[in-house]
Amino acid sequence: MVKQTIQIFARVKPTSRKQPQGIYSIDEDEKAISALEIILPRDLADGFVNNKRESYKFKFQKIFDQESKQDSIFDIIAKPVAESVLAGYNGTIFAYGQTGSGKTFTITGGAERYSDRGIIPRTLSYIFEQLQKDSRKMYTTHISYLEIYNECGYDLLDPRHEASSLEDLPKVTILEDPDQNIHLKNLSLQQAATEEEALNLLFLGDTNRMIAETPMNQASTRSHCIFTVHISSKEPGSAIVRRAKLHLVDLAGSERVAKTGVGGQLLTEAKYINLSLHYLEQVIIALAEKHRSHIPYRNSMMTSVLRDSLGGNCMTTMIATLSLEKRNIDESISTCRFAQRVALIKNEAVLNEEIDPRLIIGRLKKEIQELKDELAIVTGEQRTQQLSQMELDNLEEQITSFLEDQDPESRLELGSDMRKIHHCFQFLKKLLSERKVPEKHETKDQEGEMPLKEEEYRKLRDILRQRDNEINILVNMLKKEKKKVQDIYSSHSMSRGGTRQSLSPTPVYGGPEDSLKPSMSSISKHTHDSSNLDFRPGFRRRKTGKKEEMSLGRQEAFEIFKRDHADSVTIEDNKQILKQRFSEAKALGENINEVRSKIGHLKEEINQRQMQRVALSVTENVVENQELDPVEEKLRSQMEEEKKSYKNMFTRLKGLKVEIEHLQLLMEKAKVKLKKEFEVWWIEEAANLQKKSLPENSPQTPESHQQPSQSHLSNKSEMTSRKIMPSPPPPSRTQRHKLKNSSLEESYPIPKKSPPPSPLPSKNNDNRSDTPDTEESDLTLKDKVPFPPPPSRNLENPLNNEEERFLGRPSSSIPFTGDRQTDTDILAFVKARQNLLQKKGLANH
Ligand SMILES: Nc1ncnc2c1ncn2[C@@H]1O[C@H](COP(=O)(O)OP(=O)(O)OP(=O)(O)O)[C@@H](O)[C@H]1O
Repeated sequence: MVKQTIQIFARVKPTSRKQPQGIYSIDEDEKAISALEIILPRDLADGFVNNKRESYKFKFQKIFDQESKQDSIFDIIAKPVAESVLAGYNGTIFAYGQTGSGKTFTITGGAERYSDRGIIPRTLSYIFEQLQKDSRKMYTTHISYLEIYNECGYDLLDPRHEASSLEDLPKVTILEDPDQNIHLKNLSLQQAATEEEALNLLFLGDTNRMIAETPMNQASTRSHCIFTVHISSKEPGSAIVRRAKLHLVDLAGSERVAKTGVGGQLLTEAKYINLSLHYLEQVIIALAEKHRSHIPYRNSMMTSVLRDSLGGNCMTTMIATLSLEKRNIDESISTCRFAQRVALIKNEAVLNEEIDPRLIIGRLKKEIQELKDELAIVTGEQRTQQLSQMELDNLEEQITSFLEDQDPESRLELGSDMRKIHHCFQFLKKLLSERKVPEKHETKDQEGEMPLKEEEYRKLRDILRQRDNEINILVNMLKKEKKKVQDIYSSHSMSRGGTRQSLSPTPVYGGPEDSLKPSMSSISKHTHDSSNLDFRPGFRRRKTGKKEEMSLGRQEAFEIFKRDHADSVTIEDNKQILKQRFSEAKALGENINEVRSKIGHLKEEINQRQMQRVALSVTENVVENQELDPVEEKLRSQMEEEKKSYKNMFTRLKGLKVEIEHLQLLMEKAKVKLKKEFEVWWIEEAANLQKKSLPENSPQTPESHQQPSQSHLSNKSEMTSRKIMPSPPPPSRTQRHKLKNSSLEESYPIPKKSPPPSPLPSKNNDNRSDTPDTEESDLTLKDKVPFPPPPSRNLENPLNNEEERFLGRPSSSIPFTGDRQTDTDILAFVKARQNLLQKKGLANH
């Protein structure tokens, strides 16, 4: 048992603006414990002068300042916890802090750079690396990913991938057994045999979380997320299984309701969140009290799930994330106070060992049988029933393989069943008599050669039988492989829809550690277009979903949206890095092959050299020179060098593989986010457009939104509108709220260039003029929208003049494709842009 208090660490988020000096200081000198001093500025709170100039001091195991990188966070905080989980103890790391203070960044990581990987991906990497190294045990790893939002649990690893809102995800409920153990009903446990599979699950969960997020629920801010790695291990032959869980927890923002300034639905949420964090605090206070017997775990789902992690069987670590800007000082102080209380909690972690019931049952069954056999012999009890044909066949097979077994120690286990013993003797007698037959008829054959001796004859027959067996095994294997390939092929062709997963089993690099082969072959396939990321099974199905159907006009709008989105730079950067990594991996693969063949040649040369020496000693009848041959020595050291470089290159290749996969997943995530943001913007703009298209005197009831037949749009465009907006949502209040609330804005990066972009130069908008947009803003609307060339004059204009007038543009300014739906989409898009321009006061330019 390991008794330990919860370890507390603090991490200070880098600030974008330059901070006034002296808000906080870190003192590292106090006996391996760091102290954080927060100094309350004099002018805190809206001009109210704080004459006291108070300062608060908090102690932590370590404080990570603004410059700290993700790798040191992993090394110092997460690695020791991962190690104890590998040893069989439960572990928990949770991040606590106000919104935007860096909880998600610390736990999961940033979505831009590979080096920004957070604790979860790094821990997975570390765990699988350790599991691979340890061949003494058999390990099984499972992953679960739970989101708790408004006291309801949701399974983020829902394999159906069809969630478009949280409610679509399976609801997870808590069950408690009589021993007060918590069970989570409906939370799927997905097996992950490799790091890659585990990372795919993490990204699947994150994507589900992002997709299910609605404007009303900014998931990362308002929900708690618990990513759990379940590891079980067993030594071969042993019945003892060790099970350990590692919870990596990203809690909801801890700010107080009053500060968030929210109302309505958001207030309800905030209450829930605050309530669950309040219950967390209650649990922590109760645990810190020495003689308290009742700990109120059951008050909230989060405390129930984390019951073991808080004052129970677990090694727990807390990371207090701090955004030490002036306006956040009070929240930072309350986060630190919370951490100080947490630090008082003592946990008692024990090895979670249990005996595998299946193994025990097997063992007991065998023992029972042996005892029964012994009893039968002792009591003289005889079985009278005849052995069945199947039993006889089995017995004969057993005898044959016993006779064929070359091992002198092998035994024929017949138990105490006399019927079997009798049959065994009979069978042996039969075999013996059959074998004697040729001996009796031993004569010279036609060529006059001596017939084969019985011994030789037996040997040849054995060899023949062995060969027969081998052939049968090979034929079976071949059949199985063929079937597998067919199955894979048919499942791939069924689920294809643009999938480009490599089915070819052709090895790319070969070599001793060929676990990389299939993945690297898929890497080389993707080298041609690294932006197409459809190869991940988790994401593939989503790609084929109905959401992907975009009309041409909408597609065009999306292209522009994408181009002007703030994230496009990151996507483009990552694409370039990915390309570089691909070519590096390719080049490394080629080098590895070269080095391998060099090693092969050197080995051959050494062998030849040795053979020559032996031959020389035989022909010249001299005793073989025991001294080392200098040439051979040189060859050997060359070979060692090559092996070293082979190993280095291979390690690098493995690292590259992980990096490439991570980058691909990051890009996939960015793409999903982009699409989602586009959808929100598109629906909003289309709804605005439709609203405007209604006659001014018609009442704007919600129903009228859904009856576009009253609008000025043609029938076809009504259908388009319906398709785009099955039920127009209310205008995104949250987005506006987010823009107002800068801390929220930080936590969920809103495209810096608000899409769609303003194509015109702005005199009023000084902020925009110094952004990189200036160059683009000189373009006209027509220049900027990459519309197809205008149709010939004979082509019928899809809209009538009234519609033209309604949309307020000269009929010749927009070229049309001739396709009614596409043109409607184009018009909708142009109109939306105009709306935006109007909003910004740029419409007349
Ligand atoms: N240590 C850091 N280095 C660089 N960027 C950071 C760091 N910590 C946070 N950020 C950035 O700050 C922003 C907010 O961080 P993050 O989303 O992790 O906050 P959070 O505490 O999880 O917020 P929420 O409660 O909304 O989930 C993100 O853009 C993130 O990339």
